[in-house]
Amino acid sequence: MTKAIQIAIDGPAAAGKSTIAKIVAEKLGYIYIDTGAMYRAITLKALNEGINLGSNEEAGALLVKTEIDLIPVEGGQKVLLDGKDVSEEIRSQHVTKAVSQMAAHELVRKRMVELQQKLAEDRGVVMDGRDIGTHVLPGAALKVFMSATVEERARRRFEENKKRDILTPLVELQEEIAMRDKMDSEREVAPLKQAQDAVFLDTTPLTIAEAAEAILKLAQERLMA
Ligand SMILES: Nc1ncnc2c1ncn2[C@@H]1O[C@H](COP(=O)(O)OP(=O)(O)O)[C@@H](O)[C@H]1O
Ligand SMILES: Nc1ccn([C@@H]2O[C@H](COP(=O)(O)OP(=O)(O)O)[C@@H](O)[C@H]2O)c(=O)n1
Repeated sequence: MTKAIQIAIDGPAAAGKSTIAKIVAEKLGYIYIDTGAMYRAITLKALNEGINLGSNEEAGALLVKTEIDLIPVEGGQKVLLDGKDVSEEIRSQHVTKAVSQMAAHELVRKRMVELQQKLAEDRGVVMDGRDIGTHVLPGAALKVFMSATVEERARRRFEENKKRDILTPLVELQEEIAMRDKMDSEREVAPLKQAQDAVFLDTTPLTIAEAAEAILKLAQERLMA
């Protein structure tokens, strides 16, 4: 395979985007970029510094003095915030509950999109998020909008949390996921929505292997085109 393409995977919380994106990137020898991790990292810093999460200006000013790096490692990526590994910390409920408010700011999104586009320049890439097909990589050769029922997504996140000793009740997780989807879909700047030319994939009845296979098949078709 000589040609390399850009693959954009968007969808609501806990649909399986990052799990599948990692597998697809590994199979194709592409880099994987988890854009949600970048929004989580700046949210962690905002919480630590006590800035007003509702202020676009304060959020923008914070970003200017912040360095976020995504380092590819085996099986995924490491997230560095001002040089410190925060890969685990950014998954806490504390950050999860605040991230959609921070990600709604125009100044935050502008800077993140610039960084993401730079990371994807001239290479085979699988990038997952909420606005990748619509704003970050509008020319991506393959766009997938991945979803699953909110019940199934909450169940999956519950199982994942258990392995990390996070014991948030299922019903609370489902509420948090539904609230975040609503905020992400209703914000003014680059809301979560399916790009016109994206393929819709409902992963509710699929295993991880089946969902990855479906996307790899679409990628092969684009690579042959
Ligand atoms: N098709 C699937 N079937 C079962 N579990 C899945 C499937 N896809 C993902 N998962 C699990 O669901 C959880 C959430 O997936 P994740 O990739 O983090 O979602 P997202 O990146 O969309 O938030 C993970 O624990 C993952 O292993
Ligand atoms: N491209 C992106 C990626 C994430 N985000 C924001 O970041 C949050 C966390 O994204 P994530 O992908 O880590 O979330 P999970 O689906 O893994 O829970 C989302 O709920 C959005 O508010 C965004 O606005 N745009």
